Amino acid sequence: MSAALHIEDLALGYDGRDGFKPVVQGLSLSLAAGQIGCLLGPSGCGKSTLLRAIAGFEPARGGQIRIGSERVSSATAHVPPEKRHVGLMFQDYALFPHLSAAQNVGFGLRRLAATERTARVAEMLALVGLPELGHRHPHELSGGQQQRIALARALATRPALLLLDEPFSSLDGGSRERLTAEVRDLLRVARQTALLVTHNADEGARFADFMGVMGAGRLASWQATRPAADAQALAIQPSSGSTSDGQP
Ligand SMILES: Nc1ncnc2c1ncn2[C@@H]1O[C@H](COP(=O)(O)OP(=O)(O)OP(=O)(O)O)[C@@H](O)[C@H]1O
Repeated sequence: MSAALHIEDLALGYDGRDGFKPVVQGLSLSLAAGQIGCLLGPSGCGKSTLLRAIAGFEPARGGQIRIGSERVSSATAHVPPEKRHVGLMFQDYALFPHLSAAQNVGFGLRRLAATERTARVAEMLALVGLPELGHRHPHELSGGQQQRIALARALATRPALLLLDEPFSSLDGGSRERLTAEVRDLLRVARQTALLVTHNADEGARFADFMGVMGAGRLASWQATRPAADAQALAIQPSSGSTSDGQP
């Protein structure tokens, strides 16, 4: 069976005035379906560049990225972002301010019939615990509520892979911890394969089954955050603190 995400010997970089600048080199990692990975590393080491490449916004300069059985990036192949079935919860990928929460959640569902779209939006709002707030605009929501809506929008299209780039960084202590735990439980219940970038090692360890540390564009380590059997089980079951309320 192919991995949900498989990255092999990946090279990434940017063309600048002084020529090509390598950012990521020789990077390999895999996630099985339902597993959650986390990447840590100092500022500028290439974490966001890697997520953007997986999403299809940066080309691979060498190696390959596979999502499921499809090779989506290599030096010679590039599947466009909208055909990758990847959900995004990025710091700089905010909600559309002129749309209501429900319209934001339904944004990627425009090809569905209206009744189906309405039902899916309601299901997603309930999943993130905000069934009553679909009519509100982003500026009428707290930071944590906005992040829940962003998560609902990212999951609405049933992505094969969810990418989260510092999704909780704008929140403070208590609400950040609460939302981190809630989102982790939601992803596990939904058996959602996901890759998270964070600066916070404790948050990463609590959130993910596998954690990698990047340095100078390379992956210095990629390890299970708990014994392998547990990691597999945890990836496909809700944690003990969750209830059935959030089930999709
Ligand atoms: N569009 C771009 N053009 C040229 N260089 C870029 C571009 N985007 C990022 N870089 C450079 O690539 C390197 C990696 O940046 P990236 O944003 O991937 O790092 P990061 O690990 O996510 O950092 P942070 O933790 O601060 O978000 C940095 O040196 C950055 O300056």
